[in-house]
Amino acid sequence: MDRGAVLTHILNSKAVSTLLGGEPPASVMLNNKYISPLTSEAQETDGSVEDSLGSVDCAIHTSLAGRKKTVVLVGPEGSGKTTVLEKLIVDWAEGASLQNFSYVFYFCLREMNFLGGALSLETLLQHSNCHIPPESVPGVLQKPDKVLFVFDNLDQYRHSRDPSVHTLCSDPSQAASVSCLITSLLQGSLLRGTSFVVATRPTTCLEFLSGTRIEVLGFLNPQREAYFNGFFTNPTMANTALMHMERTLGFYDFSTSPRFCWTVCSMYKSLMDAGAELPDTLTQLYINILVHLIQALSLTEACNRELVLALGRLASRCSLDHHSSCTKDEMDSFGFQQFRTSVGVFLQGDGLGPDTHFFTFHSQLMQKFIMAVFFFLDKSVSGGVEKMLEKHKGHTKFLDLFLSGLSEPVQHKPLKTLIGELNSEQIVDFKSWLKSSLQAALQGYHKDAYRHSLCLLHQTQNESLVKEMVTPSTKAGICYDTLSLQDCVALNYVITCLGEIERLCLYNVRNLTEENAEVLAPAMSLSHKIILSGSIMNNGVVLHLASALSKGITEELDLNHINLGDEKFTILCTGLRDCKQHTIKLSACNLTSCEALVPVLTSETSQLRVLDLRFNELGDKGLINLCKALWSPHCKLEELQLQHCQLTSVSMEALSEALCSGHSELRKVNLTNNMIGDSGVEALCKSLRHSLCKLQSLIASCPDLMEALMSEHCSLTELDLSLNDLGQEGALLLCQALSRPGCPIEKLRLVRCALTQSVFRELGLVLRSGTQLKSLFVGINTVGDQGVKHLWDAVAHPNCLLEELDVEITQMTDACVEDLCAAIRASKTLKNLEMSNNLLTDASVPALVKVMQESDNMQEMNLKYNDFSEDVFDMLEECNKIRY
Ligand SMILES: Nc1ncnc2c1ncn2[C@@H]1O[C@H](COP(=O)(O)OP(=O)(O)OP(=O)(O)O)[C@@H](O)[C@H]1O
Repeated sequence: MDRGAVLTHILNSKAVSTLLGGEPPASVMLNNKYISPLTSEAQETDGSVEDSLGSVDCAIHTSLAGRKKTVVLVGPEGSGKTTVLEKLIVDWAEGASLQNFSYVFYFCLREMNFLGGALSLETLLQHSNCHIPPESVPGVLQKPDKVLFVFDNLDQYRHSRDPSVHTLCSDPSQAASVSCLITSLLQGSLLRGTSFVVATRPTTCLEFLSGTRIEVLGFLNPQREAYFNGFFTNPTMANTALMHMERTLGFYDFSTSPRFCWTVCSMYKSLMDAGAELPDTLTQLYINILVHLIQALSLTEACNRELVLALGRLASRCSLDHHSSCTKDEMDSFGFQQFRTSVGVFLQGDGLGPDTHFFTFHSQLMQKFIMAVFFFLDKSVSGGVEKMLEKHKGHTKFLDLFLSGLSEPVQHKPLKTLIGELNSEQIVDFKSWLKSSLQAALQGYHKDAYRHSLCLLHQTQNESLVKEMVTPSTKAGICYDTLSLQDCVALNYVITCLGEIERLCLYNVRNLTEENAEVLAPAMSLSHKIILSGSIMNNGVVLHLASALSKGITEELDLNHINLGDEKFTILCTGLRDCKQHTIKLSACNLTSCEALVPVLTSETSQLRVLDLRFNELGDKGLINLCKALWSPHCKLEELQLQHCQLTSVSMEALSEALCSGHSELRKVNLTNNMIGDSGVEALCKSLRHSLCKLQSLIASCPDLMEALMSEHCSLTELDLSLNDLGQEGALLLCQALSRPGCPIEKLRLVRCALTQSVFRELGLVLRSGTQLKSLFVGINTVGDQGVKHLWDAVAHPNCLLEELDVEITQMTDACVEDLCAAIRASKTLKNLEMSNNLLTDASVPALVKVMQESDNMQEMNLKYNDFSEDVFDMLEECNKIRY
């Protein structure tokens, strides 16, 4: 076996580079441009899975050294399969690897489609691998374990490999069809013990092939960087090109394809050499490519147009019949006769030279792009864009993106000068379709449609269209649970066009990468409110967020339920100084220290007014730190949510002192579910009595607070003591405090406080006494009609200012309805009554409907979950102020 002959055969290949087809593997290797593509995992097809991230080359070597004799390389078009295979053979021939094999045979199965008749394996080997001397073939075949067969392009092999349709052969000298020989080899009946490497696109069914499966991922960012550095001799150019590609195209899946990288590098180089602008979108890239290819053919404008039309017919046919190729006869019918010598730049042939039988596009993307151009070019296309997209359903990925880009005159201008005017009617038709589908998607709730519409807008690069379509009524901040880089680019583009946005909703994003955050940073800066709750963030993401916040207009930031921890929180705080946030929600963020917040709150320009720190294990140390900020004249904090923060009386002392310092602007503090105990309460009560304390709303589960209400300095307007067993004594004490002349409480919640009828009687007296109470919530206290009657009587009293009353689940029956109606009629202030979950029946309905209809004040009465039958639904329906 002559390894030298193999080397010469491969490395002296006459194949030439084309912009869309790529650089022949031999040239890649000879020019030292080979970079091993990546594989994400190696999987055993028999079910057991083995993870491995690394180079495809290593994965093949490892597999061939192991037990399995067959390796199946699966990767999309242009992912580098052929190049890997040829490199493998060259390395073997040079003695660098796979030395356990004495013979390696390469077959391009696409080229074997038309190898007709019957022939033996021996003849096949001589026919296809002419570097083997005929006399050595029998010797080769006697040592199957020393032989490696390399089968490329399995997806393009048109004959059956189903063992049941062939009579498998076992004798290398026996003549059979080529498909039978290939099947017999792969099935192990012929040359048992031989090894195989088979390459295919994922489109092929691998049913009859077992072995180690290696997914070819292609190039990720580091390989792309290496590739660009190898392609451009000038490092500055390489860097410019790479950065540009990563920002404008690197977010598409197909950017991992080495062939795509080759096309981009070649195109970019040509544009850079000519001093031209690099493309901003995928559509612009393909316009550049098409212009470049057509210009190189030097045809007339009419011929250019005819060629594109012929390509368009071919592209449509390939897409419609779910084939990627067309026969020579079909090609003629599409109008390719005069372009036989020119089509090579767009198409690849199945077979060689004049024997070519099938043609297929080098690149699926180019096929889609040509279809889009064809739509705007061909006057015979009828039925409009909707019909066309419907016709190609399932194969339209990227088609509408290209159509969007091409529909813009600024973008299609370079093409127009080469192939003539596009069909203006089709453009108008497309634009109207685009607007209506954008409108539907942007106002709808379908996340994928929403995202796609942003991508369509991105392709148009039309700022005024963005402003027209994305209005405040469209949900410009629709939520994302997963976020591709492509989504980020489109979203950022749209928000940048808008100049600013009310809400950017990014909650529960599981894959918020540093790269995504970097792309989205400008959009974040332009958002008044950013919701990131529940998303997963690493330090890098937080850094970009902090930087965006420090430069931007964000006033409200929702980071609830993000596992920030103190480290990331410290990074975030660097961006919060001197910025405009007035509300920051940090509930359940795994924070234990508030140290980093102090400089934020005390910064001269701090605007922070509302801080939600619920469900963080701050402990006393955390709150004591925070209290330091409250002493600062710059701290503008007005509301502090501190539920479930593991606070004890120790920090209450500090809080109380800060509240009385005269500097604190705090108006509202929620301390429920802490362990502040009696001494903590005492400390707080002290501050409530203090004349410098500005607190208006204190929510805590501590009945003793009522004592503080007796102080003439107390300025609390809101009090929530729900879910506390106040006891008769506590509740009566409270009523006493409420009746104090000048008591400022306007809103009182005593839901589920085990209140008794006597407490209701006292509350009735309080309401009649001329108190400020406007809202009273006393639901879930089972006092029955007799208890609630005290409230109805009070509501009817002219001193009572109550506007809102909640008596849900108090066991009211029909017996109370007369008093209730009288109260509504007499009250000049009552607007809302919450009476759900009581025992009212149909008998009460006529009176309730009547009183609600007649009342000018009443806005809503909730009667849900009472004992009504369907018979009264019509009657209830008559009054739209009643909910039932
Ligand atoms: N490892 C590599 N290093 C550098 N360039 C590569 C590499 N692999 C592929 N390329 C470039 O990408 C082009 C396409 O690669 P190749 O033909 O190997 O892909 P493929 O997966 O076999 O494609 P298809 O599925 O269309 O047959 C090559 O012509 C070359 O320009």
